Amino acid sequence: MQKLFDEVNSLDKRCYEEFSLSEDILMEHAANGMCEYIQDNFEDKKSVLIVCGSGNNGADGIALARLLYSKYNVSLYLASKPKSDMAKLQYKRAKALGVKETNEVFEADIIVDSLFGTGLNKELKDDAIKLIDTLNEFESFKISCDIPSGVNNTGHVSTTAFYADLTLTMGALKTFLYTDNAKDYLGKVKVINLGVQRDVYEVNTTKFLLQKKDIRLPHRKQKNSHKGTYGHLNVFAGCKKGAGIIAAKAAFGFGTGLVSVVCHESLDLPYHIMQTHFLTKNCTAIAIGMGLGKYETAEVREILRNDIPKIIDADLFYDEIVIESFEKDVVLTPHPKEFVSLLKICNIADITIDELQADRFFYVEKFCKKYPKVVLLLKGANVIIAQDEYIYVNRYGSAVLSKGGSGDVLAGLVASLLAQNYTPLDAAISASLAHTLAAANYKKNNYSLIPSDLVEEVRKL
Ligand SMILES: NC(=O)C1=CN([C@@H]2O[C@H](COP(=O)(O)OP(=O)(O)OC[C@H]3O[C@@H](n4cnc5c(N)ncnc54)[C@H](O)[C@@H]3O)[C@@H](O)[C@H]2O)[C@@H](O)CC1
Ligand SMILES: Nc1ncnc2c1ncn2[C@@H]1O[C@H](COP(=O)(O)OP(=O)(O)O)[C@@H](O)[C@H]1O
Ligand SMILES: [K+]
Repeated sequence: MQKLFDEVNSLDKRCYEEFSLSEDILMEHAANGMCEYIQDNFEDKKSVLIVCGSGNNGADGIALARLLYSKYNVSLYLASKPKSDMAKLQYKRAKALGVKETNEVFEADIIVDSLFGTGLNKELKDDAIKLIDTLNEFESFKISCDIPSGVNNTGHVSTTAFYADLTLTMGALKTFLYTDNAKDYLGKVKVINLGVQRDVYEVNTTKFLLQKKDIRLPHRKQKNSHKGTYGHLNVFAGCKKGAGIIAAKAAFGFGTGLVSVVCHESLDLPYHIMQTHFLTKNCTAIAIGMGLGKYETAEVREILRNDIPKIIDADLFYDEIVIESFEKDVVLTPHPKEFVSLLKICNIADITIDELQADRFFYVEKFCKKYPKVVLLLKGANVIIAQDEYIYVNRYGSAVLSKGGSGDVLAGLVASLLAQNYTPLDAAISASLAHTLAAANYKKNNYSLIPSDLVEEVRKL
């Protein structure tokens, strides 16, 4: 996993105070990192348009213009006059060299967006919106310096933002780069070291970006085993039975030894999935909520109160009975609409889905502060998995998953690992990675995936 930081100003400050580095040295490394990327990936003499704002993000861009000068065909576009001390200094240096300035933006081979970085502190004005929209129309290779201009330090996107092919971010990864709203603008992300190696620049954190290698698949080490060794999952099926059946199939394909669907009506199940009317005696995990609809309250209450590890999904997020499970081993997997309902039920916030999406990390933290034992998996374009003060982000999902049934597969995967004795946090992390990496392995196209394809891909991981 890679570390995430809500802000990096304090990390810059630590470089000045503890390592006696200066702002100038840090900025030189920022610009040099961008210069190296361009030199490694683009031939000499390519045209580079660097679009700069008045602060230190702009200063990074002006320093880059100096470093690229003579090897590349560099043009500097100053959207506003250099205002910060560093921007003025970098401008003086670039001018002394004779770096070319342009009054109009154009479709260069490469465009570098150095308009706004972490200092964006209000909504964009019309001229900035017009400029960013114009740049977005160009077919150039687009690089954002630090963060795409228009994305602010909570990950909120202003009226518009720069669509980068690549974001070269300074020093360390920022949490807010991984909100759902910022996802379309980032492109690839690379970190540029600022005068010290990244692990020196970074300090301790409780927030992490998951990597592919963080997945722990349920490989079987024990030779002397039987089906009971790998758990018995009970999936509750309610009025929309399909949801439970999809989850059951996903769980079986992900290694659970025995899977039963609990339903009072008779079901048409594949032969390897069993049906039961009540919780089985040897049950090692429960999945409940998906397609549950109206269910006997007393029965649900009894299930939520038992000590068997559980994954809770969907319909139960609209019923305050769900709170009964919060002191137990439990994974909650709401999508944004369900999480908004959960926040209301729990008296944490009464907000709209848009308000949640504009500040996903904030509300996840609020929830986990109140219920530190719960593992929360908030679905979305970037999935947030959290417990207590720890936060893990899975960025591997894509629009291929925007389909009914995708969440039921995820619930089945989490349940499968819970049944196989993973801790709730480990189950949520590995199941979420399996879900998104399997989706990424589906190569036909990005629209035709159905739940059984996803389960098939999970089985091939
Ligand atoms: N030690 C440092 O301070 C370092 C800073 N670095 C760069 O500095 C950036 C931060 O620089 P700053 O704090 O100067 O901030 P920015 O350059 O990101 O933006 C601040 C400037 O934009 C203006 N502004 C903010 N919101 C606006 C809006 N909506 N419309 C119009 N103007 C607006 C402000 O008045 C200010 O002039 C980082 O993102 C990074 O690129 C890097 O060079 C690394 C080292
Ligand atoms: N654009 C996207 N990018 C990444 N993941 C996505 C995207 N759209 C949907 N997903 C994922 O697909 C799943 C959808 O779950 P959900 O909405 O509960 O579906 P259902 O209840 O129909 O099964 C979640 O895991 C979500 O994170
Ligand atoms: K920028």
